Amino acid sequence: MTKPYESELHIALAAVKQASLICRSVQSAITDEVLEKKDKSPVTIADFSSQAVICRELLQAFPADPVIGEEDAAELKESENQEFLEKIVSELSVAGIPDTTPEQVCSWIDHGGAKTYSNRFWTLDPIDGTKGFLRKEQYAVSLALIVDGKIVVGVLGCPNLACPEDQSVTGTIYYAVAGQGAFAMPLEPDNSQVSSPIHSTTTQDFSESRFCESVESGHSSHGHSQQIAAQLGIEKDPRRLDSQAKYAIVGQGEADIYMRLPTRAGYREKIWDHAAGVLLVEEAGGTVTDIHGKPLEFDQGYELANNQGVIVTNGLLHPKLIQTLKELGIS
Ligand SMILES: Nc1ncnc2c1ncn2[C@@H]1O[C@H](COP(=O)(O)OS(=O)(=O)O)[C@@H](OP(=O)(O)O)[C@H]1O
Ligand SMILES: [Mg+2]
Ligand SMILES: [Mg+2]
Ligand SMILES: [Mg+2]
Repeated sequence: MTKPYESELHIALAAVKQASLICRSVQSAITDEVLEKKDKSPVTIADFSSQAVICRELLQAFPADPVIGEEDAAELKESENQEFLEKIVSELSVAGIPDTTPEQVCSWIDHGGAKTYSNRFWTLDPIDGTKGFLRKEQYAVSLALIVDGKIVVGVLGCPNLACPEDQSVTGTIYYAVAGQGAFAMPLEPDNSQVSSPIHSTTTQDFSESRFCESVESGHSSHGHSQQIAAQLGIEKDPRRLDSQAKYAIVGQGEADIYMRLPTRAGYREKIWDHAAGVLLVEEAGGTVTDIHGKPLEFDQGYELANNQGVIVTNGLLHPKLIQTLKELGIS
């Protein structure tokens, strides 16, 4: 008997793996190939290549499923970016997808351009933590399937994160299916037999806990997290790392808490920045809410329109942390 979402998981793992390997090869050779988006954030040939290969796989396997992805090909179609687009075509060719045209690549990328909610869709962040990617630090390829507003499959490729079972191996793929647990396996070699379950910690005492947060203080208020840490008696230094790798770190018990505290009231988190990570932590035994303690609502379109910030813990530390945010006037 097949397990629920077995074929979706299989395709998602293959797609995220292929994209992660492309990102890894681009990162090792990276020069100055960066475009600036309208919101001034960076995007690289690796972001676009990753979105193209994952959408290509999803289109082949599940043609009826919309994909709400971060990127679109609008800027790539501008004549001044023709050379940039050619580089994406040649990355795909190196990765074993030869004889594609620039038009074909743009149409794969734009397959990830859905922005509205439907009862079954994928959400994709082809590189989460692009700034970390450019610093040659942590980043993640993130893909999740959402059905009736619930995250049912989550896959996170973390090419620069050590494997929990064997720290000498760099590059890990994490995955979770609702109700089936959370797992980690080496990005290479290709062998899902070697996957092992991951679990969040059982820490109950804040003085023994460690939290992680964004590197960029523009994405999460470091001032507020310091204030909370002081109030709760958290003594260990925070671990700062980019991307949803933070969810992986909590899921595998290397940190007890991940705080993402709004830097401005109006910002709404994007679903692709969280979906895969949320399922991973929940299936590893942890808890995820917004700063008010409300569950994240993945049925509101491409943003978490009804939520502010994100709080991730091993579960045991959650109620006190939410209460402290309120007492300090942060939530
Ligand atoms: N103001 C604000 N608040 C919260 N989040 C924001 C904000 N601006 C951008 N973003 C999103 O942050 C994503 C990267 O988050 P990280 O936690 O990886 O940040 S950091 O790089 O570690 O500092 C980043 O994802 P990528 O663009 O995929 O890298 C953005 O979607
Ligand atoms: Mg992101
Ligand atoms: Mg991104
Ligand atoms: Mg981005």
